[in-house]
Amino acid sequence: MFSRMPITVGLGLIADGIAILAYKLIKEVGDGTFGTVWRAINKQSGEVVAIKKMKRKYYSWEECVNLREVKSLRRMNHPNIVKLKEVIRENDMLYLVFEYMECNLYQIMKDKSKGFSESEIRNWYRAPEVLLQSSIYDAAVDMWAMGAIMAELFTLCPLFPGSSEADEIYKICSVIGNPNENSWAEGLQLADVLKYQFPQCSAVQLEVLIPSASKEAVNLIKALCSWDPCRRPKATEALQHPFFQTCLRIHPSFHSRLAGLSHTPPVGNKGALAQNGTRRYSTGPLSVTRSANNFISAKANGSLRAGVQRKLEMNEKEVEKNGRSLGNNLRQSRYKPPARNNTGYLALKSQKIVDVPSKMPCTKIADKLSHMSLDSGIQKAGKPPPPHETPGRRIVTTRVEIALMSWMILGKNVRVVAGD
Ligand SMILES: Nc1ncnc2c1ncn2[C@@H]1O[C@H](COP(=O)(O)OP(=O)(O)OP(=O)(O)O)[C@@H](O)[C@H]1O
Repeated sequence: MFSRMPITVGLGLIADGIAILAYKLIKEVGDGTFGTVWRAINKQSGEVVAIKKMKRKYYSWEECVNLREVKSLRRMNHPNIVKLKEVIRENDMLYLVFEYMECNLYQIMKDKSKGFSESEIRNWYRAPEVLLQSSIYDAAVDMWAMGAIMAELFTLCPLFPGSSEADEIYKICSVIGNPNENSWAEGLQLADVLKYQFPQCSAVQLEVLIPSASKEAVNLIKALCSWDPCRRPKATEALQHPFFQTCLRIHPSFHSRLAGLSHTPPVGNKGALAQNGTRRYSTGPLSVTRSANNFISAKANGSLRAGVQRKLEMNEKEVEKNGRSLGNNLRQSRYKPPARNNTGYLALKSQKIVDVPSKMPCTKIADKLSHMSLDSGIQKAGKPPPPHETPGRRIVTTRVEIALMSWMILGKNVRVVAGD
């Protein structure tokens, strides 16, 4: 009736017994697509944990251990990735016991009255939404997201605050200009297939949109938010950007990992995927300093474009699930508020669009943007037609990869959240 699964990383616990009763549930702290999360206390040790009670029933252990969340987290053993401490199945209900994370980035942002400083931005980071309509994509989608998040951390306002998929593309075009043969030929082909027409917009000056950002920061955001995924820097390349050359603190062990990245994945199979399936070229030592402009032109160079994109295939269930969550998401705008305080917790989710906190001073940017957009000649004939809706295909790289990437970049706590 009760059983516990051995967690090879972390606690090696196998036991049958009244496992869940070993915990006292204190309070519900969150609700996800697949489970409800409770703050709980281990009655024996007094340790505070987070228990995720899965919403559906699990009739066998096999089902439980095959969950991607469980499989991935069992392999993870890193101080910056939340630990799955225990898995308990009781009366066909599944409970995942995690270390408890006190804080999330949303709360921190909400509590701040002005943007983060650059040094803070170098260190803090929230999982993004990436709205790409391609069936083949890779970790570059996360780099796009990183650019958007960077901008948002400066302004406390989404860079591309789309209220729907079509609106999102419209907003992107409004900021970085519509793509053309030169900037993203594949994108045009893709749009063609979808019978979608990009709105015709000129790029606005990011320096004006994000006045508090340094030249280097703006340059990096531009590079990250390139239409063409091949032109976006990879995580390791981003680390070489001048923006990160100031007060970049990297653990010595990370240097050696980084040096060996072209041969050795950061950790686990997913890490290998993230590195292998994508455009790969060797990363120099972190001390390499380039000018911000050289950085962008280097990425634009054709020699960096070689590579294959990994097709992330999703099974029917995933498509259905993601479609459902996307449907819900599209009814919202941005920022979903999970609420906790303190530092050190980072919920990285690639599939979530969340609500705009009303407190955020977005009007300024919106104003600027609307003026600039008008001057830049955005077509005013209403919203562009929505691109073909294939939500299941839009889900970006796996959360494990995101966590790995974030770990590489930030060395900060990352919660890997994988619902199925
Ligand atoms: N280890 C944890 N410590 C503290 N709070 C947590 C922890 N894990 C999850 N939570 C809280 O519970 C919420 C729900 O988490 P859960 O993993 O079930 O779903 P999610 O990943 O946020 O959403 P979805 O599954 O829909 O993508 C989180 O947003 C967070 O607020």
